[in-house]
This record gives sequence, C-alpha cells and structure tokens, in this order.
Amino acid sequence: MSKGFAPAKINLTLHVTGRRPDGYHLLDSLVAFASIGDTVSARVADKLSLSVSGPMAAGVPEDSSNLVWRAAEWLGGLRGAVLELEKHLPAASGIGGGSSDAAAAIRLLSELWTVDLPSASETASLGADLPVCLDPRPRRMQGVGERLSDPLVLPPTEIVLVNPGVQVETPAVFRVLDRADNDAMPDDLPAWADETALAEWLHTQRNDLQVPACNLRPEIGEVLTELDLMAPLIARMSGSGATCFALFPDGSGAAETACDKLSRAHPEWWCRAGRLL
Ligand SMILES: C[C@@](CO)(OP(=O)(O)O)[C@H](O)COP(=O)(O)OP(=O)(O)OC[C@H]1O[C@@H](n2ccc(N)nc2=O)[C@H](O)[C@@H]1O
Ligand SMILES: Nc1ncnc2c1ncn2[C@@H]1O[C@H](COP(=O)(O)OP(=O)(O)O)[C@@H](O)[C@H]1O
Repeated sequence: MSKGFAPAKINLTLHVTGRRPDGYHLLDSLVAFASIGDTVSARVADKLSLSVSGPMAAGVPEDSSNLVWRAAEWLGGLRGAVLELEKHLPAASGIGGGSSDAAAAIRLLSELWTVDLPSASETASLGADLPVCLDPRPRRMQGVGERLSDPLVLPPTEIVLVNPGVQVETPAVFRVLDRADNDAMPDDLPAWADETALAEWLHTQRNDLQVPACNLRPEIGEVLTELDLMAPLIARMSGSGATCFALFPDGSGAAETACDKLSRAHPEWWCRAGRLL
C-alpha cells in the first residue's frame, strides 16, 4: 500500500468579507497545517473500495459519501483502488479533515493511476477547502477558497488542538453569522520574525465565525477559556469550529504540557499536541 498523510488544516485567521449570490461566503484566511492528521493508504484494484479505521472513525461514512471516495471517482472515473482511511481527526470540526483526506487520496492516486495531478482550482468542485489542502503548505486563501497565494513561511511553532466533542456543521454556522461584509486582512501580510511576532499579529486579526459558533455551541467558549489559562501565545477557533487551537513557543514543550493538563481535566475532550508544518 502507498501511504499519505492528511494534516489538519488550521485557519489561523478567517475573515468573512462578502457573500456571493449563490450563498457562498467570500473569505480571507491565513491557513496553516499541523503535524496532527489522518492517514490515507491506497493500492490499485479492479474497483473502488474504502474502509475507515482509527480512534475517530465512528460515524465517518465508508461509502461514496466519503470525500475520499468522491475524490477518487472524480479523479479516476472508473479506475479502481483499495482505499484505507485512518481517522485521527474529529469529523465536522473546522480542521478540514474530510478535505485533507480527499487531497491526500488525490495525491496518492494520481501517482498510482499515472493521471495528472489536478490544479488546486480544479478541485474546488469537491469542496471549498480542497484547493488549499491539495499542496498543504501555509497560504493566504481567498475567494470561496479557490484563490491561493504562493506558499508562505511561518516560524516554527508548537500547537495544541482541542475539540470539546461536539460536531458543528459548517452551513449552520454561516447561517447564524450576523454580517458578511467584514474587513479583509491587510493587502500585504508581514514577514513574521518569530512565533511571538506571528501571534502578536494574529491578535490584530479575527475568526469571524468564532462568535456565531460559540453562540451555537457554548462548549467552544469553555475550550477557549481553558486554553487561555495555559498561557498560550494565542488561542482561537479554527474554521467553523468546534476545534480550537493554541500556539506556544517552539521547543518549549508547552504544547505537550497543556495537552496533558487539558486531557486530564476533560477526558471527554479531544486534545492533541504537535507543530505547525
Ligand atoms: C469554513 C471553512 C474555512 O476553511 O472550513 P471548515 O470549518 O469547513 O473546516 C471552509 O471554507 C469550508 O470548506 P468546506 O467544508 O470544504 O465547504 P463546502 O463543503 O464547500 O461547503 C459547505 C457549506 O459551507 C458554506 N460555505 C462554505 C465555504 C464558503 N466559502 N462559504 C460558505 O458559505 C456553504 O453553506 C456550503 O454549502
Ligand atoms: N473523510 C472524511 N472525514 C470526515 N468526515 C467526512 C469525510 N468524508 C465525508 N465526511 C463528512 O463531511 C462532513 C464534514 O467533515 P469535515 O471535513 O471533517 O469537517 P469540516 O468541514 O468542519 O472541516 C462530516 O459531516 C462528515 O460526515
């Protein structure tokens, strides 16, 4: 089996700047990826099949509604493969698990089937988060997700991801968003000298979905309060939630420590420590 990593997508910022006539929202987001993620394995076969395992597999579909399956069909038509998805990321949690899995499958299958790797914008029909996940490096993401900057350089940074064990469907959060015409990020993003400078700048930016998501699911506010008690460089929600992230100085071990403490205090929460990629 060929094996690929599907890293968690983190929206370090998420500004909602407008709304298209079709209802999709215009975004301006600084997207990064973490060393925490799912794995996708594949080998060529006569027909498509998918199995899902791993600690977060419960409830994740094994049929053609799985984004991995949809991506394989979209890429290969009638070509076949045995696909195995090992779920470590919670589903419907604002860290793009399904999109990152699908992107990993596309990377693997384009090699195995010797078909051209699609361009990022071609993958947008599979989901707004697909383009940025196709080549998972830090980028500014705009439009509804299809406009991507060249890769950015972020300082080495430790990260903790925490999910209170609630699933949040993305459309539900967009539906309760008060206003869609918020400020974009500045035209030119700074070159951050280190993780402290990155976090100081992030404090001047926003996730416009955080307040509506907290109103829908107050558990998210509880996670952010607890993360703030760990003295991070910054704590914020990713995407439409409910997963929140906290950044810590590189090499400090503080992310691991915070993760241990939170896991002990809240065994029902999903907590993982890692690094920004
Ligand atoms: C909000 C973001 C930010 O990165 O992340 P998540 O919270 O999903 O991780 C993404 O834009 C989500 O991307 P993805 O989950 O692929 O979205 P899609 O399947 O294309 O769309 C699901 C639904 O979200 C809403 N949607 C999505 C993207 C967008 N730019 N505007 C929207 O209004 C629409 O209601 C759409 O029907
Ligand atoms: N490979 C997959 N992993 C997780 N969820 C998936 C996958 N394929 C399809 N889904 C479905 O997609 C929805 C969104 O999941 P996900 O991509 O993890 O969330 P988000 O868009 O919040 O980042 C879930 O309701 C789930 O049932």
